[in-house]
Amino acid sequence: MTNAPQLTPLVAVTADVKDVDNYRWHAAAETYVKAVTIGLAGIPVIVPSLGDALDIDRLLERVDGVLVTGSRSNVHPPLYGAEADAASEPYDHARDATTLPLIRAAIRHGVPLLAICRGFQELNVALGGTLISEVQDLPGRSDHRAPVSNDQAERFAIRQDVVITTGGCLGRIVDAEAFKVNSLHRQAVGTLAEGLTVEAVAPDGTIEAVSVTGAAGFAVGVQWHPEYWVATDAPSGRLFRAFGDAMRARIAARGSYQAAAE
Ligand SMILES: N[C@@H](CCC(=O)NCCCC(=O)O)C(=O)O
Repeated sequence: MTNAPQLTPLVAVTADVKDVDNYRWHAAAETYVKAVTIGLAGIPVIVPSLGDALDIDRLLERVDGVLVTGSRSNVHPPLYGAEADAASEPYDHARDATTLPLIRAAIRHGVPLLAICRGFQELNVALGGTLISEVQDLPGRSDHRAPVSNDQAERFAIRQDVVITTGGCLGRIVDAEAFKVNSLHRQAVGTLAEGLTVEAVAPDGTIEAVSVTGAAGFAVGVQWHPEYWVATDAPSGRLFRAFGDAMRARIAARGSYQAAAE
């Protein structure tokens, strides 16, 4: 996929904080940054989780979209009124302090937003919703965790059904009523935030995708991982292309580009 240079979206990609070799790193998994290049011909820019030291409003003036990534860490339960406990670890407080205000600001400014897995959960928490933990242990729920394997392709295998909400924005994007996705999560939406619309559910009722109700632009969250098979899985590719199209439309509408000389 190629596009005119002036319509190449700059995409803010959220970072996890990791302590390795006596250094603190702010990192994003390669699958997310590659999906920005492969899936929408954009330029990923990893945004460090610096919390209130990050001028989010100025950042959002300079980027064309926000991709909130997945992570093995969990949102700190007190952020949605629950008790922290060892079972909910690991946490990433610096990431929480960055992504929650970033999500709210992106929605406020109408910056296209795609939230994946933990990012989907952060979207719900950022707007006032809650999460449930160890969903596989709850009555009537299935196991949404990754298959036990050292092979990432096996862990991210596409295997779980989701049913799309009829007439929703996600259905228009993926042009399907039901399809299979991968699933690598222990937590799930508990109370859905006001201002979110359910776009897909799993057979056990777990909310699998949402959109921001009445959002000025593209604002979608999915519990699964479209980034992983973006090049080969049709719904994944369509979702990333729609994200890219929304960013390009916003660039054009903002007139923030000078047509390059032919
Ligand atoms: N930690 C949360 C969110 C899950 C998530 O984002 N998973 C992505 C990483 C998957 C992996 O490599 O294990 C939860 O568990 O619900």
